[in-house]
Amino acid sequence: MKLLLNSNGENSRPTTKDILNDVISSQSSIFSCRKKLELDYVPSFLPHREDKIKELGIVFKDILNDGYIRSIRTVVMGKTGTGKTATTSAFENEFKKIANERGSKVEIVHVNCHKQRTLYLISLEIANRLRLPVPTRGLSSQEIFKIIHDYLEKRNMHLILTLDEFNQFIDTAPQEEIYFLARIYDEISATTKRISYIFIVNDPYSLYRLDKSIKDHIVQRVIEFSPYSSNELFDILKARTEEAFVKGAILDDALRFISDIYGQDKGGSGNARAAIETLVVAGEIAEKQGAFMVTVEHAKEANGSVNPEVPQILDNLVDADLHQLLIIKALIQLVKRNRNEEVQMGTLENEYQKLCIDFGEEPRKHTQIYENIRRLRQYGVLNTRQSGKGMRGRTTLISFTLPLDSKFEDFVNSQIRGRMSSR
Ligand SMILES: Nc1ncnc2c1ncn2[C@@H]1O[C@H](COP(=O)(O)OP(=O)(O)OP(=O)(O)O)[C@@H](O)[C@H]1O
Repeated sequence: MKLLLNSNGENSRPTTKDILNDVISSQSSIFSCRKKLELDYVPSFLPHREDKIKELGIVFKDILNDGYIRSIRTVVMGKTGTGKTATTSAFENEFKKIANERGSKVEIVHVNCHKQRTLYLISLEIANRLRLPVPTRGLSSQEIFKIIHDYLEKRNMHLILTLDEFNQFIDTAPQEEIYFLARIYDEISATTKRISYIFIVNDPYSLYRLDKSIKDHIVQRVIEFSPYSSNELFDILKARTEEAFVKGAILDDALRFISDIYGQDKGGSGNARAAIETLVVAGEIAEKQGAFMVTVEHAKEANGSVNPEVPQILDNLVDADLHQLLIIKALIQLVKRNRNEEVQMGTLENEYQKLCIDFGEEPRKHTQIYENIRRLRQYGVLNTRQSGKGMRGRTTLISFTLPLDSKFEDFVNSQIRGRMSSR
């Protein structure tokens, strides 16, 4: 940033304009394409969701055949952040292109029921997306659906209607509106049933609570989206890094750290959105510090600010017993002394035993130490993984999920003092 010289030739403080111009004009050393990190960006390649794209293709391919007359329904179900919207959107984009290439007329409308919560708003959204001139007043939603169906009939078209966050609609709409949507062909008589559905839900119970006469017309097949494992999240983050970050700006250790936090097999939620958000914040922290690479430290700091579970993790430690806290304190000492994020199990065990002597405590045996570390991992404060090749034999590597700062250290010491004073 250039500093302006004042009248007697000294450097003067930069103005707000200088600061902002400098930030806006400077090329990021970390990000190469921020828009590919936006949450509604749909990458062309969705690691570990190829099978779901295939399932959707199998369900809907018959719609491309001439004279196809049935209304196809499928439910896409899974927890938040498991790729339901991204995968369905990717399917929709490509399926429509293929249909057009084959001369089949297919329109696809993706509605978010969080925004369009009523049948009326859903019908208006479809009409708008089909560029149908329907008056915004004076017509019922059923009448608008009739206009939509006539439009499709006249053009010999099929419509795939994706109702995203469909549980919002089920939980708020009157029973007769849900009934109309599910059994539209009881209300509209048509030889060719031109409206098919994809119902996206993240809470299966809202579906199963439905009256059987409605449920049977919705839950005709279910495509399940499981929470991502840590390895799957690593692949997703790696692929996104290649699209949106400067080459080499993200260390694999940082990706591995974030993947281990959120991987379902490691006790995380399996939520790709949370993992990507943490990656973005880690990049912003590194950029703000003027770093040229995103490290585990940046990822930890990001986790500390993004992960909604952090306050819960510290709350969990209030229930930790003295020896669990001594294990944490031993790990803090080792990480600070060796300046290494990960510590081998045996090294931690020795440090813990020395610490017990300092505190006049009888060290727990190996199996109890192991059980305490498993419990601390469940609390979300520790990460463990098996060492890879290159280490003598296989061992467990242990690290913190939170940034190691004085605030965390003081918190642990105060908890230990509390346990010691009450003995
Ligand atoms: N397999 C994947 N490959 C690349 N990005 C993914 C993948 N799965 C999810 N994402 C990304 O993670 C974020 C969340 O995905 P998405 O919105 O599809 O989840 P969802 O299951 O629909 O969640 P919700 O139920 O909360 O709407 C999006 O930014 C999406 O691009």
